[in-house]
Formats: sequence, structure tokens, C-alpha cells
Amino acid sequence: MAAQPVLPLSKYSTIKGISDSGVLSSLPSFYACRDPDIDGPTETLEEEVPIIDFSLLVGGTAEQRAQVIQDLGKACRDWGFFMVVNHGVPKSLMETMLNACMGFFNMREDVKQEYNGKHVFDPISHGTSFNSSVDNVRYWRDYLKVIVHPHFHSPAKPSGFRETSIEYATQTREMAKELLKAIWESLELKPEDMEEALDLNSCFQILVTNLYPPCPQPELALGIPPHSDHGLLTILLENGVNGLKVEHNGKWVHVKSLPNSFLVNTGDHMEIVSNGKYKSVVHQAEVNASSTRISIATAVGPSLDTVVVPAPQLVKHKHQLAYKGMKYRDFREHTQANPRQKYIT
Ligand SMILES: O=C(O)CCC(=O)C(=O)O
Ligand SMILES: [Fe+2]
Repeated sequence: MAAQPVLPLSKYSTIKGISDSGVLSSLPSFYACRDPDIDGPTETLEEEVPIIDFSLLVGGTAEQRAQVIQDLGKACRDWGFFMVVNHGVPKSLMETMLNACMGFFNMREDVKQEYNGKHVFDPISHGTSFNSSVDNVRYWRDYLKVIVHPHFHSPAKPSGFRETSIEYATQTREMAKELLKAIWESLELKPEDMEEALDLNSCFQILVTNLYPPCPQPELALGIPPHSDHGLLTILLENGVNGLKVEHNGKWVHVKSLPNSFLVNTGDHMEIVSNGKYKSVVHQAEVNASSTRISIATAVGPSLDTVVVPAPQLVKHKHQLAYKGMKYRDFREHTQANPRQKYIT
């Protein structure tokens, strides 16, 4: 292989900066986390993921709602993943939110750098890679993370970002709560026990926007490595460019979202509260050579002060207790400092 030219990459603080500059014709080894010659092709399937019609959950007949609850239970048990259609979030809000996020990443580097955060509870943090304090290789991704509940935060710029994101956060949070209620019912748990177990009125909600600019050798790089999410549910919106892969029965499945849909996956705290009935799903993001991909992951978890434990009704005998409780706040701090592909098993 020809020696790679030495490039002044330190000049660029973001993947967007590197990609826009056009200086790279090949991928610096710093970003190469896959080697097709050594790893071989990983088996990737094109299976259809379960589809949930949200309108039948909130506006259907009692039978239709019962059927959707059953379908949700099956999707959580078999996949930890599903696509939501007819959700009622206006298409215009989804588009405006994607544009607002693009507007953030299009700002000058020094303006974005004001938000370069370090701590997991920084209300707003912009950065690059996955967990750059511990990553051995870098991932082909820039991100903006904003905590939006129980206290709402927003970068002051670009203009309109605050108004759009408050509306988007509110609507996706309401959708997540409806889905959680139905998933709770699918476990045959009493609806009135959910608030005490999860304290969703003070739920911790964060908007994570991922930007994956075009990459010179996408087969060698990854946007986000395989991981599970920490919360209860994550609601993902993409800009029409695919890249998400989820693990299903030991294989990777490429997910293609329908226009105007959301992709939803279970997180670690769903696995804990369901005592392992609904596992959190491992997933990753690939990149491509020609298009910029944006995804907005809205993660909804319990309140930070909740100690989530398996629902007692799902633990008939002590030996069936699969997880110990930990305050969500401590869980997040601990996993940030000791990242693993999946924190709980
Ligand atoms: O971009 C994607 O498809 C996945 C994003 C993701 O997994 C995350 O932000 O946790
Ligand atoms: Fe994720």
C-alpha cells in the first residue's frame, strides 16, 4: 500500500471540517477501525423490521389498541427495535428540526467550539468521535448533545434552533411516554405502577444529533461503533440517508426507514425494569462516500434520581432477579467512564 501523505489534520477540529476541506483521498489510519481483509465480510441481512401504527395505539378501538400492545411486546422481545408510522408528529416539524441541526453544524468552527463539553451532564456538548477520552480509534462522526428535560437547554445559535427543538423535544417525549405505557402493559404490569417505578414526569431526555459527513473509505470506518443506549427508549429520525445496523439473532440487519417514520430501540433501563424480558439492542452507524447523513436520537430515560429495579411482578423468586438497581445518574456516570459495547448483560 502506498504511504499515506502526512496531512495537517490537527488544523481541523471536526469531521465536517476535514470532509469539507477535500484534503483526503484515503482514510488516515487514525480513523480506520475496520479491516475487510482481516475481519472478512460480516453477515448483513436485509430483513423487514416490525412496524407499529401509533395512531391505532392512541386513537384506535380497544381491540386495535390491544393488538398494537401485543405487537409492541413481540417487537421488544424479538428485536428490541421497531419503526413507528402514523405518529402524528408533523412532517414539517421533523424537516425543520433536521434543518436546524444542519444549521448548527454549518456554523463556523469557533462558534461551535464554545459548546465543546467534557462531562456527561454538560447541558450542551458538541464534539467528535464516540467517547474521545477513551477511544483508541476515532469515529467518523460529529455530534451535538442537548439535555432537554426535565430542564430545557438549547444553544443560542443558529436562530430558530431553540423554538424548533423545544417543540420537537415535547412531541417526541409525549410519543415516547405513550409507547412506554403500552410496552409496560405488554409486560402485564399495572399502568398505575409505572410512574412510581420510572418517574417519567421528571424523565431525563437528551437530543443527540449525529452528523456523518462523506468519508473517503467508508468500508474502513464507522460513524458509531456497536453499542446499546442507556435509557428506556431511543427515538431516531434520519435525513433519508441510511446507515443504521441493528443486531438481530447474532447477525447485522441494515435498517431502511420509511419516509416520515421514526425508528425506536430499547435501552439498558428497559432491559433492567423488564428483568431481561426486553433486552437493549446493540446497534451501530455506518458511513458512506457520497452523502452527508444526519440522525437525531431522542433518548428518554427515567428521572436521574430513580433507582430502577426489575418490576417486582416479573420476579417470582429471588433467584430470578437478573439485575441490581442503580441510580440512573450513577449509571450514566459510570458507563461514561467505563464504556463497553453493552454495559449490562
Ligand atoms: O445514527 C444512527 O443511526 C444511530 C445513532 C445512535 O445509535 C445514537 O446516537 O445512540
Ligand atoms: Fe445508539
